[in-house]
Amino acid sequence: MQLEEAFISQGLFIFAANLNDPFMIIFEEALSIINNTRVSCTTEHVSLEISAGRILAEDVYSDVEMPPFDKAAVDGFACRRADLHGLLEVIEVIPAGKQPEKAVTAGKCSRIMTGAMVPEGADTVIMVEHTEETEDGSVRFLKEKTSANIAYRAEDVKQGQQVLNKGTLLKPQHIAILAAVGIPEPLVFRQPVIGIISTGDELTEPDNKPGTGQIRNSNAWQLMAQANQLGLKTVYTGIAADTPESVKKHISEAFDKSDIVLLTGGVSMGDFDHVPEVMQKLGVEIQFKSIAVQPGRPTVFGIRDEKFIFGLPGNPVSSFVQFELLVKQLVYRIMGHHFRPAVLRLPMAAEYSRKKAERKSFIPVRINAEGLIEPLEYHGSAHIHAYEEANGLMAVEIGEAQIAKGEMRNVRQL
Ligand SMILES: Nc1nc2c(c(=O)[nH]1)N[C@H]1C(S)=C(S)[C@@H](COP(=O)(O)OP(=O)(O)OC[C@H]3O[C@@H](n4cnc5c(N)ncnc54)[C@H](O)[C@@H]3O)O[C@H]1N2
Ligand code: MOO
Repeated sequence: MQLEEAFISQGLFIFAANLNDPFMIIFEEALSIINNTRVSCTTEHVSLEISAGRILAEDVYSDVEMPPFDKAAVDGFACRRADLHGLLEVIEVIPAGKQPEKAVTAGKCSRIMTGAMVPEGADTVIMVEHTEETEDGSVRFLKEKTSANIAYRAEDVKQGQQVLNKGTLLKPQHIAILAAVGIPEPLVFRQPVIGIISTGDELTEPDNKPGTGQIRNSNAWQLMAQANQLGLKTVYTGIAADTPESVKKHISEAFDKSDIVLLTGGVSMGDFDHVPEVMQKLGVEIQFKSIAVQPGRPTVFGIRDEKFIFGLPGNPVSSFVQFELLVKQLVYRIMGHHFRPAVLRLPMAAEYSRKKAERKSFIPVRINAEGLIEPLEYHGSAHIHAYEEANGLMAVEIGEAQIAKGEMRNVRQL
């Protein structure tokens, strides 16, 4: 399909969908609203051991050279390359952490350990296993040639060089850099606290056997886990009943205790779907309440006094996917980071087709050992079990009903 045709067909589908739902926006617009929402980022110092997962709030410069001196890269003998093929007299043993006392001159060498300072005069370190000791305690090199086996002073990092950028999501390898440049308490952006509410009279907690018409509350636990995976603190207010009073009480409590409230259920068209109305009564300014996306169409997003609330659909896949796509984006914005999901472009292992194509879909897929995309059996937004094996989400665009085997597609890794 030509780009222009695709554009027209997307437009028509959205137009048709809009006849039933004048508030419906396309997914990209919802994402752009989140990405342009005004947030205030504040900072704090935290200790290195709890810094992974946080976002660096300042550029970091090195106060030292790395390596700080010419360093032996192997255990062996430091000598002059010119002397490699003669007998070498051992004049000193240099452990790591000790300053060499003697310079290496013609026909001499120093026994040296990995990480130790290369003595003056030496330009090569021969590996101990490539040598043999003679009866008088001298050393002979047994190979034809060798690399220098020296890590040179400042070859990795110069003093004063910028080593980390503000906005970096700190991973263990960044923590090593912070430690190496002497920053035991990096400045990072504060994290939002996540308030979680489940709504629905049919819900019972996981430790109960569901009675007639009941189901277990899985959303709250799933959302807590998603937030915890980002290192966020959560406050769970429990299950709200399907009454405006109960929903109001829970939202007020969650607003008091958190920065982003995540509520599931009660956002659609049912007689007991009070959430959007209650939000408005509580002074929430609704930014959107319907997206041409599947799962997650009736996703509500609102703002009140620099705090945020998502009304996520009750179906567990919808709340899982919209946390991944929208909530995570806002969380990272508040933490001063522009989150870019890891995306792989790979061929389809099999054909995929769907009956309706009015909404953009995100479907669970598995990237298999051959690097092919396998669409998983998926019955819709209640089918959380489809995600058991999923390691990716694949977008299917508006107007797109079929994807051929072998076609190259982007997969967002989970
Ligand atoms: N007439 C219409 N009905 C529905 C529409 C529509 O456009 N018109 N949209 C459908 C879509 S799409 C979705 S998604 C759901 C969203 O509904 P709600 O957010 O109002 O959610 P509920 O009705 O409360 O629940 C939906 C479903 O999910 C189960 N659920 C709810 N909470 C939990 C929880 N914490 N853990 C596990 N499962 C939960 C609930 O029992 C329902 O089965 O609306 C469609 N309807
Ligand atoms: O949008 Mo709903 O989340 O499709 O089932």
